[in-house]
Amino acid sequence: MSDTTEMSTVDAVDGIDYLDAEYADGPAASTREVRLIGGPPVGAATLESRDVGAWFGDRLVLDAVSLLMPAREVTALIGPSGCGKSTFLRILNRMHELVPTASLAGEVLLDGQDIYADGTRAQQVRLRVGMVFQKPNPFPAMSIKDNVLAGLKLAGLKCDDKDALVEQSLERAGLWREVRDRLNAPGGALSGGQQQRLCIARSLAVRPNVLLMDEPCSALDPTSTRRVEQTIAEIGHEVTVVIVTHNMQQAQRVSDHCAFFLAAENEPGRVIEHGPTEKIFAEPDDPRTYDYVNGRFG
Ligand SMILES: Nc1ncnc2c1ncn2[C@@H]1O[C@H](COP(=O)(O)OP(=O)(O)OP(=O)(O)O)[C@@H](O)[C@H]1O
Repeated sequence: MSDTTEMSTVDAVDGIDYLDAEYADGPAASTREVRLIGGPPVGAATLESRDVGAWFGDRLVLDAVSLLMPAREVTALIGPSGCGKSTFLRILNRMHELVPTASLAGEVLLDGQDIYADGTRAQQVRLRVGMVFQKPNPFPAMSIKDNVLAGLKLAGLKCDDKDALVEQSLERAGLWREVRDRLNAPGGALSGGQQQRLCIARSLAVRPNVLLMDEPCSALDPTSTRRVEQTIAEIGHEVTVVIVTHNMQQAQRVSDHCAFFLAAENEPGRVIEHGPTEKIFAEPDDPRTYDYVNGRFG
């Protein structure tokens, strides 16, 4: 998509195009490989934005964002409040279009294919590009096991061994050992940090290629934060992760690459600089990046 495009509110769950296909390619995530029937392709994918602009109504909030988010690596989006990080993240899995006044320009390529191409359904994209939110949002009355399987059910995917998928997803999210004896307990009975890892397990259960995380630790205590960061480091080798964080230490701990967003007064947000995390923090090219990562503003 190269021109500004008005977007309609997204359709409800609109089924799966590839219900009859079977995908068993890609690396095994653990010793017990589980085959999803009708699932999206397994394995990480490269995500790339080209010249992305975003509007709410006639207000341009993001301008010309071109960013490569490499497969099997963690990219952190950093920058002061209001510079468009969450908007950009939501563009990456077509959630931006859930806002009726929203529009955008540019392209978002998932392994080279434009996720906004004609005929590509938002639901299909969101299966491949999952999202974990700021506040853990498990279904509180639903069992831990059913929470993990919830995304699968919603998407109409089938799995030939649900117990194995639950174990594998919880294992990948770093929660299995803590909950394996109480899989039928309600998700709402877990601590905040455990709930967030349950949400990560739920996202991983549909085998996304990319996992987007919007300040996933901001509602958590320091211990839970470190545990979720450990989980991010572990899954970062299997899926592509893009994380929005205000916590500079966290960005340094979890990410391989960083993109610094900034919006000057009455201007849209732009990427000022991006590159390897080490460089962004140790010797950035732009003085504004230096000032931001050293806490001088924002
Ligand atoms: N639904 C919306 N309707 C209108 N304007 C919006 C909407 N969502 C965000 N905006 C505006 O878009 C701009 C970018 O917001 P966004 O939430 O993407 O920034 P951010 O960098 O993620 O901020 P924060 O770090 O505070 O979460 C802001 O000026 C915000 O007010």
